Amino acid sequence: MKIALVQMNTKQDKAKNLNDITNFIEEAASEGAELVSLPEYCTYMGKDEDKVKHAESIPNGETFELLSNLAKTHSIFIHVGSILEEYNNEKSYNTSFIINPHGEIIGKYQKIHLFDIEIEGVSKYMESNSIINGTSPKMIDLPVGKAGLSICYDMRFPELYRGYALEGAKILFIPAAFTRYTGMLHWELILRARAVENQCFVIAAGQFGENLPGKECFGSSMVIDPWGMVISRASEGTGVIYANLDMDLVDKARTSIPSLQNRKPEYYKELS
Ligand SMILES: NC(=O)CC(=O)C(=O)O
Repeated sequence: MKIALVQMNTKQDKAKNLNDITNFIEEAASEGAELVSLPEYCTYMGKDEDKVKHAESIPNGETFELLSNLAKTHSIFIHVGSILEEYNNEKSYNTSFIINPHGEIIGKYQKIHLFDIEIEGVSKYMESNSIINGTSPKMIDLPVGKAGLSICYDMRFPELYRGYALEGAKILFIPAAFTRYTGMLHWELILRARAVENQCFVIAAGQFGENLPGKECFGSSMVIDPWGMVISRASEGTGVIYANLDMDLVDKARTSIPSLQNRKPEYYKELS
């Protein structure tokens, strides 16, 4: 399967962001991509107090309508890294979903782990001020195999991905708006760890550059194979990158090092 990852610099102008998304998807489709993956918060990144008014119903909002039509027109899958989904008058969900080539949603996931952190003297993020967390993992069936959905900060919680792998996932989606500061050391390290320990492809489309004053994202969108090799990586700026998923590599990795089968959870289950 040929896939495309879109690296964006989403800001507050939603109409412009939707226009950028349309252009990137059309470019990817013309290059023969069968699945296009967008980053976290692809349609809007702005102040916390403005988020609720940009939240949409899924599947009845303008983003779904636009992307559903694009999926049908080009006969492709579109993985929407995330958009704001309606919850109540104060908070929204941070929601990822996948649309099939018939324009239908085949899976929706609301970010479980919210980015509430403070690095002294560097930065503070309180995603839970404006977002309500989801409570359920979500797997989907793609023509090439099962995939597990997640978003950004989720990547720091390996239990979620181990669960997906044990349920049969061969692909892990990790769209992101990863911060530049944490990204320098953690982004690639964690993504490759999730790929190797679960022997899955990891598809991680990211935001790049300054999205809000003083808040910068790391970019470096990438696809990692089940052996831990980065098979495609975006450079600085926005744009589309491509990769071919050779699904035989999943079985090859799992046969060579059968670590998923060699687990002995009965000896350490008390620890959790
Ligand atoms: N932005 C996030 O959700 C996560 C992140 O930047 C980090 O974990 O670091």
